[in-house]
Amino acid sequence: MNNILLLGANGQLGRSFLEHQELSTFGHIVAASRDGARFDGGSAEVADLSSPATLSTLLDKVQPAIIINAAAYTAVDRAEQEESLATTVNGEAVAVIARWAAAHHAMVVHYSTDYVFDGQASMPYPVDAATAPLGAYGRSKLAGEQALQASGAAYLLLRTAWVYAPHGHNFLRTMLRLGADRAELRVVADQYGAPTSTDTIVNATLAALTTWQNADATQRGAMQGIYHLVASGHTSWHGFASAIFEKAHARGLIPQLPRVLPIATAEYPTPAKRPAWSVLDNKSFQQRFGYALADWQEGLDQVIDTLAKQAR
Ligand SMILES: NC(=O)C1=CN([C@@H]2O[C@H](COP(=O)(O)OP(=O)(O)OC[C@H]3O[C@@H](n4cnc5c(N)ncnc54)[C@H](OP(=O)(O)O)[C@@H]3O)[C@@H](O)[C@H]2O)C=CC1
Ligand SMILES: Cc1cn([C@H]2C[C@H](O)[C@@H](COP(=O)(O)OP(=O)(O)O[C@H]3O[C@@H](C)C(=O)[C@@H](O)[C@H]3O)O2)c(=O)[nH]c1=O
Repeated sequence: MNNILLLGANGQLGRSFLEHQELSTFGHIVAASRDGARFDGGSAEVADLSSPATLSTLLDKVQPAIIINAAAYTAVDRAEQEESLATTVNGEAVAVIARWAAAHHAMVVHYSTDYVFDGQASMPYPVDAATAPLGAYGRSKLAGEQALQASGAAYLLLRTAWVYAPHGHNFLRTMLRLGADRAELRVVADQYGAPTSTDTIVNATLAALTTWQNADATQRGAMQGIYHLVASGHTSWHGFASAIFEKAHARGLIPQLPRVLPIATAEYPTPAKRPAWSVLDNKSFQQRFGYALADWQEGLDQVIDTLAKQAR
């Protein structure tokens, strides 16, 4: 049976992969994390992407046929002060992983971000739109994209955006935490994107992997490349926050609705600049893999449902 190496097992996406049993139908899952611990108390292989040179030893040991890289430096604001570390984790480590994959005929599933774009567009970004990151995180993720593409490895490079889950560090959990303490929140209403749940990403990735597994070498050659794996539709951070509170209130997760004031980006200064228009065109993913990406509100309903069940 093939080994699947899952890097970043404790992140919000990595954890969702492990919680979905289906990944194991593709092979034996070997989970890896920065410190060898697992979110559920189990143990994992150690994979510290801040030391890229150490990764080959792990790769040689595991001999994965598929590498799913869900690990990344994702602290957007902190990256402005730690660009070198972000670039090591999101760029150089990806280069090492991808070169190993190329040499050993493994395929790589790698995730990137809407923050590789400058947000100046007004239509959803197609996969081949020019990249121009505004900040250090986006630059580091772009370095990873370029390293993977240059490596000669077989790959699916899946750009996603505004990721959230019932667990982990994300905007939905931040809103629910702040909303519990405050009667009023101010949230930017002039940055647009598609909130995408980790469940959406996992299910769509598994559909893409199924298509990949059923393809021959020529078909795989045509299939590999960049795809936008985001929920359909779009909203602003303010729209997302409002929907989170409305749905959470309707499911009894919060006793009262906080007021959510729409503000301009300039009124919420942050160390990193964020793209104003982060909407990615997901058509090529849907067409290539015959997989429908539902509206962002559906993903949100499911995550709120999960949280409501957990709260019972
Ligand atoms: N979050 C978002 O909104 C978006 C994410 N993405 C991309 O999706 C992917 C998954 O992100 P997501 O799950 O949200 O991110 P998280 O921040 O939730 O998880 C990232 C994981 O990477 C691990 N990690 C960080 N640094 C290292 C390191 N030096 N060595 C090993 N592991 C490390 C973290 O480990 P630890 O648990 O020890 O901190 C964590 O488990 C990433 O590629 C990200 O860039 C794309 C668009 C939006
Ligand atoms: C907490 C908060 C944030 N905001 C704004 C700040 C920012 O413009 C926006 C989102 O803030 P966050 O810092 O939570 O999100 P951010 O870390 O920028 O999220 C990004 O993460 C990386 C990893 C990605 O790849 C992106 O796709 C995107 O999801 O909301 C408010 O307006 N009010 C608030 O109370």
